[in-house]
Amino acid sequence: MARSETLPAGEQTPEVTSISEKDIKVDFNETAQQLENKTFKDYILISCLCFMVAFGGFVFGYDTGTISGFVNMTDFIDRFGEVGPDGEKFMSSIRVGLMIGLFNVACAIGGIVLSKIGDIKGRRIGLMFAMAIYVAGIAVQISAQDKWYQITIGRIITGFSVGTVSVISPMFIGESSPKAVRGTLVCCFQLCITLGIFIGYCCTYGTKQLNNSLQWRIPLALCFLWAGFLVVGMMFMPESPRFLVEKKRIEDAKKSIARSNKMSPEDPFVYAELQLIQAGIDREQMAGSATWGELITGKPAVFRRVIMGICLASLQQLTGNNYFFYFATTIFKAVGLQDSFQTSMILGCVNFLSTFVNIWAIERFGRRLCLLVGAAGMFVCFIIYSTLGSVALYQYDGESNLPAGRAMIFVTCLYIFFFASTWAGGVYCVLSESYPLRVRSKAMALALGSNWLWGFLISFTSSFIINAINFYYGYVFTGCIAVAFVFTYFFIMETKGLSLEEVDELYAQKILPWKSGSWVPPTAEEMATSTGYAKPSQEHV
Ligand SMILES: OC[C@H]1O[C@](O)(CO)[C@@H](O)[C@@H]1O
Repeated sequence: MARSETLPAGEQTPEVTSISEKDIKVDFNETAQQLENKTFKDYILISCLCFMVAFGGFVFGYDTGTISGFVNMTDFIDRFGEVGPDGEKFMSSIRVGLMIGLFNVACAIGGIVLSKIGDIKGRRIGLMFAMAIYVAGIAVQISAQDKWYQITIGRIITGFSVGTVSVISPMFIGESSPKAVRGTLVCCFQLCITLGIFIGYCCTYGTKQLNNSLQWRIPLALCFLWAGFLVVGMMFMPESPRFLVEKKRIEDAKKSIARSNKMSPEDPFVYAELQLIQAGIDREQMAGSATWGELITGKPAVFRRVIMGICLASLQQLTGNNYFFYFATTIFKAVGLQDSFQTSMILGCVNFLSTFVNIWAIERFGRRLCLLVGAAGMFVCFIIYSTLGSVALYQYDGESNLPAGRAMIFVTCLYIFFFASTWAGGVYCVLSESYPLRVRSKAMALALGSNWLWGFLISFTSSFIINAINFYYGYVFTGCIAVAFVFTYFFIMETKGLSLEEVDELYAQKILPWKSGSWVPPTAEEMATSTGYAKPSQEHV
């Protein structure tokens, strides 16, 4: 399809502003048949474009992967470190904490405030705007000579962008990808985060031998390439049909759906999709947007769900994953390993590969089982890790015990496997399925905001705590993971395969979470006697 048909902003055809009566007469059997006849080949182009959107996750992960290496690089420490009592330069905990931690705060602000640009100007423009901020932030960092706060300010600017991308990208993919491959493409976002972490580790491993500022400037310069890749992707990506319908740009929406599904804009399937989108928007508009007060008083059990979301999102950080992702290089240097950068690369690789298991397991075994197994696995790993670190590692007069160090790397890999294959994506999955439309955006913002906030607290304080109590720190996370297990068992509902209305019904019927897996939603006949929440167009709150 020609570029001119890809609906860049401004090329709208405003005369058609609603889905007309004629459009509504669609043979759904015919369109279903059409979908069945489609093969993987038909989806290659749109899948590639969605992957470019998911690449927003890559820039997030790449930051995590590189900063953990930077703070251990000789040139970086020489320029941005403090002078110790012996005249040697070192990175103080406060500098490391601020450099890493404030990035998370900026992400929260970007995610909650700046991401609104996606609703006003469209998803494509929103992502391009975020990339402009990203490039500015990288330029500030790369030009720093010896001012540690310049790096920190640059990272705050980058954080605004990463937060914005983290909200717009998954939403854009969800709205634009063909149904048959939607679930997988949405998961690509988390996959790209882990790929970014891995590539970030690889880049710092590759450049740390250089004895000058190229050590950290080359990995930073690569960010311009990542931003360019995303912007080029956005030039070819059709705008979200959901955004276009909301703006009453129906003709453009038709072209967008047609392009994603490789068919003519006049195809009945396109009309069917348009109707579904319109119905979704109508339902949301009918429900309206809840006030903050309704998050407490809303029914059924909205307050309970809001608290559940905040706790679950917080616990995801409190499992301690970012203790490893941000500090792996530092930690394994302390273990006495020849090359702690190499260890980080191994962890990054395990993290990336395990995300594929997450995508499969969450649908196969359900949300609760995944979270429970993940918590149990991480609990055991952290106990072994902390015990080895605090008891066995330095048993020979301060000389590090290599076998114990190696065993620690092994359990860390196992820990990362359990985290990445369960809690990493599982938590977002539960959150996205748990709220009625009316309270959804506010409840999600609260949950994600607490996730970023804990991300900040952990990344800011870890450096101090590691200095003070070293591997005993692991027991703090062990305790939090135990809480996460108990919390999941008693408070998380199984939402696999349920519509948002059925989830409301689940809460309205006060089903016990540990029995929710075997709960069967009411059939149409049972509706008359049920609480009524499972009725598709019911107003919920
Ligand atoms: O892959 C690990 C990364 O994924 C996240 O949990 C986001 O989903 C980050 O907090 C972490 O750095």
